[in-house]
Formats: sequence, structure tokens, C-alpha cells
Amino acid sequence: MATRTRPSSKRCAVIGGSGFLGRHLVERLVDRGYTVNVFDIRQAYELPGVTFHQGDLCDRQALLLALKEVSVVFHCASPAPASDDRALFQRVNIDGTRTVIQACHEAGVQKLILTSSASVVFEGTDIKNGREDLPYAKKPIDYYTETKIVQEKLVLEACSKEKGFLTVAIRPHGIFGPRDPQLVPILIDTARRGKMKFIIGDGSNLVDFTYVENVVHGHILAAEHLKADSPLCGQAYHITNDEPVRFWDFMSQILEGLGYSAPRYHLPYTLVYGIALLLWLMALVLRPLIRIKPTFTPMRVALAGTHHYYSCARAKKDMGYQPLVPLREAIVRTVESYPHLRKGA
Ligand SMILES: NC(=O)C1=CN([C@@H]2O[C@H](COP(=O)(O)OP(=O)(O)OC[C@H]3O[C@@H](n4cnc5c(N)ncnc54)[C@H](O)[C@@H]3O)[C@@H](O)[C@H]2O)C=CC1
Ligand SMILES: CC(C)CCC[C@@H](C)[C@H]1CC[C@H]2C3=C(CC[C@]12C)[C@@]1(C)CCC(=O)C[C@@H]1CC3
Repeated sequence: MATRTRPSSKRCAVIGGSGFLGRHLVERLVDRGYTVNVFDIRQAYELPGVTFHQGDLCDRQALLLALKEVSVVFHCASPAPASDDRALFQRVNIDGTRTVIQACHEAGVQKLILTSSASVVFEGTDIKNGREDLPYAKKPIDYYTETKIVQEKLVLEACSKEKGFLTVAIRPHGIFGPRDPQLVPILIDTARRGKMKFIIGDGSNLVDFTYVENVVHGHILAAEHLKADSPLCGQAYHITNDEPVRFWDFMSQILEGLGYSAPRYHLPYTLVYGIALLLWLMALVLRPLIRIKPTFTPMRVALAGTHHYYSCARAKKDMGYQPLVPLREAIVRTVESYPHLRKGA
């Protein structure tokens, strides 16, 4: 008779483990003695102690193989926000997350930790020290955010002490660090094309940028504190660097660190937002004929021109969270990790 091995609390799966955040998470889990199964549509690296399962998270059978004898699942897979593909977001973030939950039930997984986003409450207007009890955005600013809201609700509603299936959502904001394929590469690409000359608005808006190691720390703390009698069950938690910074100071430090000039001239926020909206609509209309990808999307302009920073007091109280790497050190490490993006390289 086949015996079913009891899931070990140190055996986990990371869905999206080939990605930027996912890979940092996998590396830290391995350091902490976890055995890790990575499930992703692509395999990006090899690491001792890690087993790769290549597949689409919408494929329940493929997922089940990766979740065998696993007690903790981290779900940090998503299409990139820049893809701006509504059908893809719907399929992966909503239908796919339903499949993940179903597969977790079938495989006897005990804990599911979702990487959500602080943007689920962002509507393009100022948020200062926002707490987790802010309502979800009624008018989400893009398809990515729209589907991240539904995804978070699905995961939190699936939390059931009776069924022995516990869930929690981590809401990071503006993740950056070595190997990030978004923030630094897009910023430098924009600078190389001579488009980083302008500050949108008066430049005083404060924003959270969160170093990837701190986001990883928040995920692992959440997994280890998530118990039937803990306040974490079915809750969302902001994880930030807890050091809001002026958006344009942060961008300037990265740009100057890599040898580029910081933007100096100001443009009115409403003007730039209006142009971005117009370009986005044009791109949408022309999509059947030609694929245009504007750099300044309405989402990026809104993020660049408003305050959006969040309180992580709840994470501090319920799971003892404190950022491990301060912002100044995080920027130095990040800049040093991109020698190929230096000016002239
Ligand atoms: N980068 C940021 O600033 C923030 C990211 N997040 C969230 O963090 C998570 C991780 O983001 P990043 O690491 O930045 O993105 P990433 O693009 O580097 O990683 C996402 C991973 O998901 C995988 N994936 C996508 N579709 C899949 C599918 N159908 N089946 C299996 N795997 C699939 C990709 O191959 C990739 O390896 C995402 O859920 C994102 O929404 C939240 C807040 C901020
Ligand atoms: C062209 C410039 C105005 C801006 C260049 C930097 C931007 C690419 C990034 C600045 C803030 C970032 C951010 C995200 C992606 C990259 C930025 C727009 C997210 C949308 C990623 C996914 C999330 O869940 C929220 C993030 C907010 C901040």
C-alpha cells in the first residue's frame, strides 16, 4: 500500500519562483533550511535544494505535482503590469488564482501566502500613511490593479480554520533591488532615450520604495506567524521600507548613481496625465493594426506625481516586522548590481 508522507512544515512551493521577487524568496528560504519546489512558466536558474516544475498555474494537474507533500505555498506569479493585456491578467491573476486555491485544497496544503500589492487601494489620488482598512480601489487605475484586487479577495476569503487552510496577503509597494526587470531597467531605458529630463508635478510627493530583501522578510515572517489562533488569518499586510521618500529624489539617486543626470525641469501633473491618457487610448484603438507601448502610461504618471505611502504598523504588531535593509544601503546595493546599465557601459 502506498504511504502518503506527512507534509513537512519546512517543505514549501514558490509559484512564480523564477521571477524577481520569487527568486530572492527562494534563495532566502533555502538559507533558512526549507526545501523548495519552484513552479513557473519558465526556469531561470538552478539552485541546490530547489526542484523546478515548469508549467502554467492555470493547469491544475501540473500544479498538483509541484504541491505534493508541501505545507506552505507562496504565490508570487503575475504577468508584468507593463503587458497591459486584460485577457492575460484575467486568466492568470483571477482564474489562475482560483486554480491555485483548488490545487492547494486537493494537495492538503496548510498555508497560502499571496503576494498582493499596496496598489489595490490606489486610485491615482494621494494616499498618506495608508492603512490596510482603506477600501479597495473602486476605479482601479489599470487592468493589473483590477485583477490584483479580485485575486486578493479570493485568497483572503479562502481562509478557513475549520478546513485547516490558512491564508494571508502581503502588500508590498515599489519593490526594487538586484535583478529587478522593471523599475531600474525602465528608468535607465527612458533616460537613455533622453526622456528623463522632467519632474512631473512639484516633486514633493512621498512614495514607498521597498527593498526586495525586506519584502522577502515580510513573506517569511507571515508564513511562520500564520497559525489558526493568530491574527494573520485572512488578513492583508503592508510591507514597506517604512521610509517614505520623495519619488523624484529616489529616481535621481538611482540615475546619478549610474552616471545619468537627474531630471530638473517641472511639468504640470494634470497636463502630463492628460497626455498619457490620450496616448493610452490611441494605443488601444490602434492595437489591431500596430502595437504601441507608451513609456508614460497613466499608471506610471499617477505613481510619479502623487503621494502614496503606507503604514506597516499592522505587520510590526502582528508579526514583529522591521525592515532589515535601510533605504540608503538598499539604493547603494541596487546601483552596484547594475554595472551593465551604467552610462557608457
Ligand atoms: N515589482 C513590484 O514593484 C511589485 C510586485 N508585486 C507583486 O509581486 C509579485 C512578483 O512580482 P515580480 O517579481 O516583480 O514579477 P516578475 O515578473 O519578475 O515575476 C513573476 C513571475 O511569475 C511567472 N508567471 C507569470 N505568469 C505565470 C503563469 N501563468 N504560470 C506560472 N508562472 C507565471 C513569471 O514567469 C515570473 O517568473 C507579483 O504578484 C506582483 O504583482 C506587488 C507589488 C509591487
Ligand atoms: C518613466 C518614469 C516616469 C518612471 C520609471 C520608473 C517606473 C517604471 C516605476 C516607478 C514606480 C514603479 C511601480 C511599479 C512598476 C514600476 C514603476 C512604475 C508597480 C506598478 C509594480 C506593480 C505593483 O504592484 C505596484 C508598483 C508601484 C510602483
